[in-house]
Amino acid sequence: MGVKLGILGLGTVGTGTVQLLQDSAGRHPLLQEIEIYRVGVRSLDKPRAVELSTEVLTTDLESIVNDPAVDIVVEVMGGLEPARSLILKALSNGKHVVTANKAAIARFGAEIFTTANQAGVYVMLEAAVGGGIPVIQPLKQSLSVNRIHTVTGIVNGTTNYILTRMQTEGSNFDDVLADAQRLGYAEADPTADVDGLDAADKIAILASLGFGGRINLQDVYTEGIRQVSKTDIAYAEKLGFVIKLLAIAKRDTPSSPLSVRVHPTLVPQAHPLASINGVYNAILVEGEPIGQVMFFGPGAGAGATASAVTSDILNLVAVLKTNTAVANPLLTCGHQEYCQIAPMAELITRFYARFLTNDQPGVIGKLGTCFGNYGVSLESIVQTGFQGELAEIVVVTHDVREGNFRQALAEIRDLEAIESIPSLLRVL
Ligand SMILES: NC(=O)C1=CN([C@@H]2O[C@H](COP(=O)(O)OP(=O)(O)OC[C@H]3O[C@@H](n4cnc5c(N)ncnc54)[C@H](OP(=O)(O)O)[C@@H]3O)[C@@H](O)[C@H]2O)C=CC1
Ligand SMILES: N[C@@H](CC=O)C(=O)O
Ligand code: NA
Repeated sequence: MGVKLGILGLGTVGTGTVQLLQDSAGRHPLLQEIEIYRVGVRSLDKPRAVELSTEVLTTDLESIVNDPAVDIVVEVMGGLEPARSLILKALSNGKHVVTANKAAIARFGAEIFTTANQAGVYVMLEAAVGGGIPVIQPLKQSLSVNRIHTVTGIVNGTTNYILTRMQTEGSNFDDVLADAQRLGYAEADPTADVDGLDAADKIAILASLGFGGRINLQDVYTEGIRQVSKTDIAYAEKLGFVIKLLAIAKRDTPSSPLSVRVHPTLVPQAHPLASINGVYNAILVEGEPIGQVMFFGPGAGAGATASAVTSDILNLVAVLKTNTAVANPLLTCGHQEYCQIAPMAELITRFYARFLTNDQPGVIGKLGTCFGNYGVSLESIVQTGFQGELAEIVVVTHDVREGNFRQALAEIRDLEAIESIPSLLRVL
């Protein structure tokens, strides 16, 4: 007897998944065991890129998760509600769930995994981070014996696509965002991409897997790419960097708190993450004894994401076929404790800052004095040119405690010669 899927959503990812399932020749033979039994959508009148019989399509998503015939629910509708309630209902009804919904997992992971464990079913989420890149399963299984100390990722395809085109073509933010939406990379509300929220959801999930505890999403420091200007991209390039939206989870020692953050970052051009362009994502995992391992691939888009969703489905088909009664601890999530997260003021990092100043003698000296007062040592300080009447000064610091740097900036803002500080970015 075939394994029956109830798919919630037939947008970019749902359509890619149905296409993959309907084109099984030459792929894994287990695909032939799968039946697309029901597909839930919002509108029955929308034209669809896939052919499905009228009995399969429905707008009644509750009926899918309550249908005793459905073995696996594939949630690719996105959003928080009704996705959360439908996932919980499916799990309570004893169905395994595959989801691509990082927003729901990052917020409701605790109740979702608790419900799954109680019901003795699995929640699979490979597509939720890094699109098609296998990273969830490797962290859960292949790397699980390592002591992870750092996870650094480019985990949002839309913003990497935007930053790459701004850098290589000097394109306008709004035009490139519209292209990312047209290509199916962006979230239904692209604010989630642009403001770093999607990357925050993803690093919360990766940190939880890598560091073995729950992450409170409110503790994840989040900055998006709206303030990244063409001017900074050009200065960064001159200084030997590219600007990337990085998601970072790091623990200095096994007993110290975690730092979990998302922000645009100047990445040295020789760093492996500097050459990850367009919709591609990469996740660099560092631990002991593995050293460094990097996962790279397409981070968004129909085909790539469908690959991850369908591989999760296939794993569950294998579970159902072998009738494994005991929950596999390498597939379940049993975290109970929350990780302790370090405040940003304690972060040790380098900074890049751009100042617009009145063209007076001694401004550079005054900046240097203020930084010196708080123990901020400078790697470089250059007057790069003029913007109208105002002189432009770019500073790169050595490693500094973020709290000290902010105190120095507060003093600098009060200097009469300082007109504004248009950019402030961290440096990897
Ligand atoms: N796009 C991508 O590259 C990636 C997306 N994801 C995640 O995958 C999920 C889906 O994304 P994507 O495919 O891009 O989203 P889309 O907006 O393209 O598709 C959403 C689908 O869900 C249906 N839907 C949404 N809300 C409801 C509702 N309340 N009732 C019934 N049907 C509903 C829509 O129906 P209708 O068609 O009738 O409007 C549509 O078919 C999201 O969680 C996203 O974060 C993860 C990795 C990559
Ligand atoms: N909007 C997301 C889609 C994949 O998760 C992105 O751009 O990365
Ligand atoms: Na993935």
